[in-house]
Amino acid sequence: MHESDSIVIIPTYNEKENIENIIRAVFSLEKCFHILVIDDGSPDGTAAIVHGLIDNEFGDRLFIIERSGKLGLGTAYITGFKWALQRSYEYVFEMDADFSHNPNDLPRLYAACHDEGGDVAVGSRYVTGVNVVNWPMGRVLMSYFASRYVNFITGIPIRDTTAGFVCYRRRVLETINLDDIRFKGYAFQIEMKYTAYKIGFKIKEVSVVFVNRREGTSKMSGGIFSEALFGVMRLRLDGWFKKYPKIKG
Ligand SMILES: Nc1nc2c(ncn2[C@@H]2O[C@H](COP(=O)(O)OP(=O)(O)O[C@H]3O[C@H](CO)[C@@H](O)[C@H](O)[C@@H]3O)[C@@H](O)[C@H]2O)c(=O)[nH]1
Repeated sequence: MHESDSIVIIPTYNEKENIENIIRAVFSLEKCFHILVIDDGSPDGTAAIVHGLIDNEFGDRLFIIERSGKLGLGTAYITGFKWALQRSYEYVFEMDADFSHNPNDLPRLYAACHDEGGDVAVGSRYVTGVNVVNWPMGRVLMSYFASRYVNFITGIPIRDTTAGFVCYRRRVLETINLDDIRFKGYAFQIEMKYTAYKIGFKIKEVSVVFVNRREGTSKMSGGIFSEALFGVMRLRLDGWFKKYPKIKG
């Protein structure tokens, strides 16, 4: 039996080229992490690959939730967070399936919370310069200036506000009202960090290199981008009027 205090949530939509490799990469790390895949009915059969690995090799540390259709990255993570909170995991990670996040960085995110007192550890592309490989220049500039824009509007004290490579301590997810989180794409990532920051949790940035996917395609869309653009202003308004929960204990 492989016990672990850590669960890595991997949302998937059409990731058949990546899913087995990313699962094997996580399980080859020295520290034992469990994995929860949230698959949104991928037509390419991603879920069947995961079921095969559960049945034949990793039944004690690999789990899957299948949803009926493409319901968005944000709600996939909320579903995963709630699942993790019903179990005893102390550290809950977000990670993409496509190797744009390097699984070898998971132990560094873990250490930032476990050993260095962070409540949230963010795998950040912008701690020193811009650590992004193989993105078209347009997307690099958009992402970088989007993060600066979010800093300017919200005051979140980290440089990579849209990052999707994150470790949350259990108490953060227990304190945030997950049913109140309303955004789905980049704005989901901003909303989670902003809410943790407003509550008073300690957020640490860990410098990582983000590598554009080699297999499969990005699922982000113009709608998700504009959700972020205008959502940030709504978050700022919330920040003035909303009562955030208190940290327990
Ligand atoms: N279950 C589920 N998974 C999804 C969905 N949309 C995307 N995914 C999965 O979510 C991961 C990220 O999707 P991409 O489409 O590759 O995202 P990206 O554009 O590269 O965005 C990444 O970087 C952004 C910051 O620049 C991050 O904000 C974002 O969270 C993500 O990490 C992949 O594993 C993908 O299969 C969905 O609707 N449902």
